This record gives sequence, C-alpha cells and structure tokens, in this order.
Amino acid sequence: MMRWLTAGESHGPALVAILEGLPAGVAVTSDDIAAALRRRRAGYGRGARMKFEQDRVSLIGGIRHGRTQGGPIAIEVGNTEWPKWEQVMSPDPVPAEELDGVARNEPLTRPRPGHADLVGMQKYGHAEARPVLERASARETAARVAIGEVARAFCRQALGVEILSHVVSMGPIEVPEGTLPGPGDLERIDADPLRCADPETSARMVAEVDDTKKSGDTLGGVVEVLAYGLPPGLGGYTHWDRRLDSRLAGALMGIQAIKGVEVGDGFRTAARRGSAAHDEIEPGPGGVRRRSNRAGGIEGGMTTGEPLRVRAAMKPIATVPRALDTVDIATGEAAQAHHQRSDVTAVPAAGVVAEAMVALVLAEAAVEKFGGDSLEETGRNLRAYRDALTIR
Ligand SMILES: Cc1cc2nc3c(=O)[nH]c(=O)nc-3n(C[C@H](O)[C@H](O)[C@H](O)COP(=O)(O)O)c2cc1C
Ligand SMILES: C=C(O[C@@H]1CC(C(=O)O)=C[C@@H](OP(=O)(O)O)[C@H]1O)C(=O)O
Repeated sequence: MMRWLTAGESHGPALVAILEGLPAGVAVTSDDIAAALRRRRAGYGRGARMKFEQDRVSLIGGIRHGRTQGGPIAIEVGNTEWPKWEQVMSPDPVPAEELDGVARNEPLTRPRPGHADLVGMQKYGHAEARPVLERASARETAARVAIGEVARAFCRQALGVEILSHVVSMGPIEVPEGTLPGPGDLERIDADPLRCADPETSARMVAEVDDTKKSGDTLGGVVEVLAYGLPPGLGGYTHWDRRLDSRLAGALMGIQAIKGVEVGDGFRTAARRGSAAHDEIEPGPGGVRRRSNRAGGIEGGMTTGEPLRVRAAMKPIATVPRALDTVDIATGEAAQAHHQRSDVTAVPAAGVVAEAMVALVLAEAAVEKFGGDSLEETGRNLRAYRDALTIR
C-alpha cells in the first residue's frame, strides 16, 4: 500500500511531505527534486513571490546515497521568506507588544471570493482569514511536486513510463485540435514561457496574459497530462474506487482551483455518435492494436496500454487585482476583497502539479498490481506479467 501526506503553511518555516510504500532502489537526488520544484515556479504570468522566494529542499528520511531505502520518504521544502513571517506565523505564543504594528499581522476580515476564506472562517470559527488561507494556499503544491518527483522516478525506472504535461488553453486561446506532444518534447515545452507545445499558440497566449494583466484581471485554462509506456491493466473495473479514471479525477480535482477533469476526449465524446466515439481494435504486427485513442488510454477503469491522456481545467486566479466585492466581517459593511499581489495565471505551474498527482496515482496503482519491495522485484513482476499476457 502506498500513502502520502503533506503539512505546512504558505508562510510557515517549511512544507513537509511523507511518502510511504515505494520499493527500495529508486534513484533520486535532492537535485532532481529541486529541478522539479523549479519547473513548478516557472511560467509566464506568475506573481512577484515566485521571483523573490526560493524552495529549499532537504531530504530528511527514506533516501540514502541517492536511492530509496524502502522506508517512508520525508522531504522538507523550506520557505526562504520565513524570517519575515517568524512572528506572525510563530507556532509558539508571541508577546502582544512584538506583534504591535506588524503590518502582516493585520486581521484579514475581508474574505476573497473564490478562495476558502469565508467558508473556512465559518467552519473553523476564525474571526479572520489568515488561519484559513495559510493552509488553503496552493503553496502546498510544492510539497506534492517534491514527492511526485520520487513517484515519477519510480514510474520511469520500474515501468518505463514517461509523464509530461502541456498547456492546451489559456483563457479563450487554445492549441490546435490534435496537438499531442511525445515524451521527447518535455524539454521544449518547459522552455516555452507558457509550457505550450505549439509556438504560434504560445505567442497568442502570452499576448492574452499581457492584456489580462493590463486590465487588472486574471486567467484560467486547461492542462493535459500524458503518460507513455503504461502496461494494460492498471486500475480495475470491480469497484468505483479501483477505477483508475476515478482515482485520477479525484487526484486532479484535489489540486487547488481545478474545476473540471476530462479523460481522453471526455466531454467532446458526449457529442459524438457511438460509431465515432470508441477505439476500434484490429490485428497488429505483435498482436492486437487500436485504431485511435479517443478513450485516452483507459477503458473499464483500467489502462489499455495506449498513452494516458487526462485534462484538468483551472479557474482564473481568485485574488483579482481589480478587487472583487465582499463584506468586511468585522463591520458587516460592503467592502473590497483583500489583495496584496497574485499570479495573473498559474496554469503552467498547475500542469507540473498535475504531473505530480498523476505520477502518485500511477505509482500507487503499479505497486498494487506488481508489488515488490525493491525496484528490481517490481520490474521482474512487470516483465513476468507482460510475458504471460495471452492477448497482446
Ligand atoms: C500552482 C497554483 C498557484 C496558484 N496561485 C494563486 C495566486 O497567486 N493567487 C490566487 O488567488 N490563487 C492562486 N491559486 C489558486 C488558489 O489557491 C485557489 O483558487 C483557491 O485555493 C480556491 O480554489 P478552490 O475553490 O478550488 O480551492 C493557485 C493555484 C495553483 C494550483
Ligand atoms: C507561494 C506560492 O503560490 C502562492 C499561491 C497563492 C494561493 O492563494 O494559492 C497565492 C500566492 O501567494 P501570496 O498570496 O503569498 O502572494 C502565490 O504566490 C507557490 O506556488 O509556491
């Protein structure tokens, strides 16, 4: 069984993540994790905080000399901005005089629509939004990307699976239908300002971000995650919670600001007739093959062996510079929502987070199917399964 958990606040000293249940022998270093975190910070349209804050990675358990040991893996991602927040976010009580006049400590009583602020205050009985937004913030996704990188290394080394993502729409600007990058395109996508696989569309997306920023507004969009090299049969059809599509959808919807998930052609399939909606099976050189991959590599809640293709729709950033209307909870009067700074868009970063979530789901499903306490054992079990497949 694989499981994972994160802890920490946006302006706390650090985020931490624990991942348990991966076999021993997976090669991964703090440099690999730092590189993954750098990918998450990039993207045209991200705010000032991404420039002045750094992610400081410490591997504090489960990895020795660049290999997982089989025990729980613990990773800390330090917030370099912590010294500025030490009093405001101190876990221990702070004398009132030390907090007097500290601007960062002003009570946030004007909840921002589209954030957890208002309902979080109601639910936990907080008089202001600071204790809510600190944990609700997508800063937490740094911890997921850190352990997601370990899961990705396992998927690559045990299964030969490559995971990548690209931005397929930014507000109203979309890539041409059928844009489908392969595993070799990841570097090129990462080098694009918006992590878009189509340079012409990317230029139009950049213009859209500039225009949105000028008008004091924010943007959402859609990312697609692809996984190449999967064996058939991960997941299951016997229960709703064994279905891989159900688990992927839950994982992607679990990313802050994701409002929709599509597997394969998803919503577009609903508009087609059955004869144009499925993936016909035909004899291939080494056995059977598919004529198309409209299903996005999943049938009956299981991987088909075709490339996995899932999309996630992100709503526009909720902290809109042209502040949205709200109520000051301290006075009951109409007011403008708090706004300090924010990203214009974080869709490219959301793609990197989505890769991490997909890697964690695929790693869990692979451990379930193939077991193994070492990378070698998992690989051996996978090879035996592939060799024993009577239909290929
Ligand atoms: C990578 C990433 C970065 C984000 N950056 C911001 C931001 O700078 N400002 C903001 O208001 N929301 C940002 N968000 C989105 C908020 O965290 C999100 O809108 C909020 O949690 C409420 O969404 P929910 O209702 O889906 O939880 C970001 C989300 C992600 C995934
Ligand atoms: C810090 C990160 O993202 C933050 C996520 C976030 C939000 O509301 O979700 C709001 C912004 O933070 P702040 O309100 O302090 O400017 C982003 O910078 C990060 O991704 O590392």
